[in-house]
Amino acid sequence: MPPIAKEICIGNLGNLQTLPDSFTWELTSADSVIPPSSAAVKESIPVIDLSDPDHVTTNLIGNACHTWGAFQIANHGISQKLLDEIESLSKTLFDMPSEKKLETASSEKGVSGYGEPRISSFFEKKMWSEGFTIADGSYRNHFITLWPHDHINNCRIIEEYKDEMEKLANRLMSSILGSLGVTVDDIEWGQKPGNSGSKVGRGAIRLNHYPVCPEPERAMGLAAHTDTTILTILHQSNTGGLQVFREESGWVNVEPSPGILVVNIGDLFHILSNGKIPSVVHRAKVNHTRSRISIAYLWCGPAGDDVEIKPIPKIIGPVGQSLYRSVTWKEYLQIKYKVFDKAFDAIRTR
Ligand SMILES: O=C(O)CCC(=O)C(=O)O
Ligand SMILES: [Fe+2]
Repeated sequence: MPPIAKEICIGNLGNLQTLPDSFTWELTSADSVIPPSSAAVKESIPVIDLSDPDHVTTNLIGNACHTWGAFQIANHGISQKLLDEIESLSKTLFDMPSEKKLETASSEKGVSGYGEPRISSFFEKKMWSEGFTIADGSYRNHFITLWPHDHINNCRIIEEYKDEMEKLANRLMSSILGSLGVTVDDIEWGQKPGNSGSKVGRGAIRLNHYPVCPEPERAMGLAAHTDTTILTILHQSNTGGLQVFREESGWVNVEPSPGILVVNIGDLFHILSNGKIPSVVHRAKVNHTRSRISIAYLWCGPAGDDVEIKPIPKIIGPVGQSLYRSVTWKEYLQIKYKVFDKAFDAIRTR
């Protein structure tokens, strides 16, 4: 493979005046967001106020999950201070010179560190974004490299963010399960015999940066995908770019709003629900004048490498059929990174 010319290396994207061919996507009309004149454009994923009574939010969350596989939340208990802190940390990181960022590049095997979107290998064209993944404790060494004098405070922000997000993810999962008529206790988190169930860390954080782009309509920040999670909680800076896909509506913008978080159903929840709720297909577009930051908390529940995930028996019902076979998280991840958007077909039982 020819080496990537330095000027089109991730991290230098914001300095480019024209869109290099390797970043130019052939987008069709089906890829566009519905024009503003269309009635459907008014709809987007609902905002649900988590301070409402439980039975109300459970109902609304259930509807949103069935319809969209996604929803937004207000009054979720994550302080604005913490959201501002992690956003500002991300900005400082991505503002650093490319050489510095590349010192923290994810190694071939490790998942923590700086780099292109993981899904890049499935697409011919390059995406207009860079990211930093925090999946295990090795991010701390990267932070020492990036911030020799301020890594302690920045690690504190990450740990606090992970703790708060994990609590919120558990709460959301209970509500979503509630809307399906089951509880967390109905999930059989099986374990492959003989395995210790090593924990890979329940939640990862992905900091995403989408630099200003000379030709945003022909570029792609992050291509269409579903998340390989139970659910993902996303904080977006005040520049739009996130779009979700629904068969009936096409691509729909999810405009940012201060303090509002986006929740995406991931593939693992789709499996747990026996296909009752979809994992949402989403992507990120880029902007001509403004750069954008998003912070994704990718939550896999108690999914250590060897924990088995399968449709919840109570959801299947006594006469129903399981749509998917049981898979461990590790196995599903391998399937996903081999066949990408055909992963459900690979584990389907009928
Ligand atoms: O930047 C966004 O809005 C989407 C990010 C995303 O989908 C991801 O990190 O998986
Ligand atoms: Fe995503």
